[in-house]
Amino acid sequence: MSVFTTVTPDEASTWLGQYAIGTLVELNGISSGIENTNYFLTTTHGRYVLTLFEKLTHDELPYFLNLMDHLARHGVPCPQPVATIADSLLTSLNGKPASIVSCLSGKSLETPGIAHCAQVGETLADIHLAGKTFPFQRDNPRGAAWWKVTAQQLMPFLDADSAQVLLDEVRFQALHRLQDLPRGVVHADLFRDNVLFDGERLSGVIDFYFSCQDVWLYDVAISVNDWCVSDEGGLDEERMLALLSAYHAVRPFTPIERGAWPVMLRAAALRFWVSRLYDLHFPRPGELTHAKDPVHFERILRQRVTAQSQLQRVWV
Ligand SMILES: Nc1ncnc2c1ncn2[C@@H]1O[C@H](COP(=O)(O)OP(=O)(O)OP(=O)(O)O)[C@@H](O)[C@H]1O
Ligand SMILES: N[C@@H](CCO)C(=O)O
Repeated sequence: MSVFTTVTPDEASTWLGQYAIGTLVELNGISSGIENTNYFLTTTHGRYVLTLFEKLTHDELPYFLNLMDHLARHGVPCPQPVATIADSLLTSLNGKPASIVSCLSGKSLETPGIAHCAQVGETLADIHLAGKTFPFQRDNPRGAAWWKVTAQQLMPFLDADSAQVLLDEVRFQALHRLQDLPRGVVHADLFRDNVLFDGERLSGVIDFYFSCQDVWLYDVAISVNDWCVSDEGGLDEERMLALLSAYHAVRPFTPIERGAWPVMLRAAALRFWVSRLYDLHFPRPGELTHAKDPVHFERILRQRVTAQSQLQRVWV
């Protein structure tokens, strides 16, 4: 269960005094999620989500909370942070930075269909466009510099073949960073578990805590690698076309983005292979969590590398 920091009903009741959202009715730990402690918080005014941030600091958090506030104001279905009476989106609880956001309806899907993928593509493009007027900046902490350093730390844990694939990909990406691709705010973790559906309708995007400024196409590739993956790590063409077409209808891809697509799919696979390996081999002390399988993304990366070299053989 992913409650790293326990909050008792008494502690929550006292803490709630700084908000104007009524008094505590119920507090329930949320078992999914691997980064933060989350509780469903019901008060006399309604239902909310209380998050205690386990790694992110008071200095880092205003970016994410302000971003959710900005996107929600622009009509993106995402949690709306709740301000305290003193007008702060961020407080502290049991020694951790903490926030309250609105609770969205719906639940995440494990096996999305074409119509779900289309809504994800459309919403991702909406996030990118609405993010254009977001005034704050944050570099990607899990970008090229991070995966280069982390790959070295992981070497002792990998067999020779996987180690070679990892080093080759880090090198490949260093040679192919396409700096002139359109960029702006990205979600950077728009996986199936971070999108809620109420019936067939996309009801919310959650977990903006990897958001930053990066290449928009990279964000699309992160989503496609999860939403459109087939059992063997390949891509389901129908779901991918649905996601890409719906995105393109809102924010048309540029010619340079079309050329960069295979490289971005590889970059997106590399990023999550490395983070899953890191979380597996360097767990936080006392962590009791759902470790995610790194091999899944190793398989995806190998598949994307092969697919790109097959494409190149067709083109030459
Ligand atoms: N605003 C919200 N409305 C409804 N449910 C939410 C909301 N925020 C979080 N949840 C629920 O809590 C679960 C865990 O949240 P989240 O994915 O943000 O966890 P995390 O540990 O912060 O992130 P990660 O996905 O990186 O593990 C979600 O799967 C969802 O069920
Ligand atoms: N979405 C990530 C975990 C949280 O960032 C993964 O599946 O590895």
